[in-house]
Amino acid sequence: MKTALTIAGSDSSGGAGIQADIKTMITNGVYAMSAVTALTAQNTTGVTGIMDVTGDFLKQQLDAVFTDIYPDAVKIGMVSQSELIEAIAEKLKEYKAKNIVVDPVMVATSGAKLISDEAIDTLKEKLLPMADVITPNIPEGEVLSDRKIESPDDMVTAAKAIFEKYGCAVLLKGGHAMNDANDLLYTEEGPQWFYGKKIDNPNTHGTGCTLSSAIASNLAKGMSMKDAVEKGKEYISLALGAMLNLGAGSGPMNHGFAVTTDWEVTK
Ligand SMILES: Nc1ncnc2c1ncn2[C@@H]1O[C@H](COP(=O)(O)OP(=O)(O)OP(=O)(O)O)[C@@H](O)[C@H]1O
Ligand SMILES: Cc1ncc(CO)c(N)n1
Repeated sequence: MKTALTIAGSDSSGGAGIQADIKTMITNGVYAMSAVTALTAQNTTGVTGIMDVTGDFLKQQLDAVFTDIYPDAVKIGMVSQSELIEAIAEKLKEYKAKNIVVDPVMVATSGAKLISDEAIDTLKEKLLPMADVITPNIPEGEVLSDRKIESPDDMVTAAKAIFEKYGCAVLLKGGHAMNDANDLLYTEEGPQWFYGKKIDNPNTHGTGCTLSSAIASNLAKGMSMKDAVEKGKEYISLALGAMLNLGAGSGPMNHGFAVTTDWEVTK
């Protein structure tokens, strides 16, 4: 069985962060492991508290994982402090991690800020150049490219700028801000659009975490970047389309839509 590691924050309400990542990885057929960067007290209406782990404890978790069950892919989500980003960069280098997917998480769907300004600089300097692909949404893409993104043409220009600046493939997500659900992948081969049909579902808590974990799972299984993105988008469309409706705010998706409850028959 292929293996994947998520390095991210915990979402107590289970729709985003570590919990979304693990559910996504299981449903995409890989063995899921986690190194927790922070605990959040969070539900579908907002984030009420954040408690970061220390850099040393994050390193200890990464040592424990990499020296025993080597991950075929690594997804990085919420990392709010520079010290933690530096710890991750150091360990990924030490263990020669492969198939690194960075979701540059900055703001939660509910509006809460999940990264310090100083950490954004460290992310740019230390982590993005190590990534195989990064998955910013429009506001994150604006921060990383230092330009406004107001049209599909702007998306191409910004993704190209990020690709050239940080040397990693970029999946710039059009999603909620710009168009239907059309995302742009920019690699050394240039731009490629992935068209999605907008699903009329207000419950989009954790969509970014989920897509990046699906892509990491697919890379762990040996897919090309393009196939990993295409299949990842298919997965998130089905999870959104399952129309789960929980909580008072923007609720979670049904990550496990494809998990059978008839497991007895396979005994
Ligand atoms: N209503 C929708 N219907 C179909 N696909 C969607 C919808 N909303 C988002 N997506 C897709 O979900 C994926 C995640 O994109 P999104 O822009 O929501 O990420 P994000 O803003 O980083 O998420 P988060 O809110 O978790 O930070 C993208 O492929 C996007 O196109
Ligand atoms: C822990 C965590 N990571 C990422 C996000 C972004 O959706 C969130 N809301 N919570």
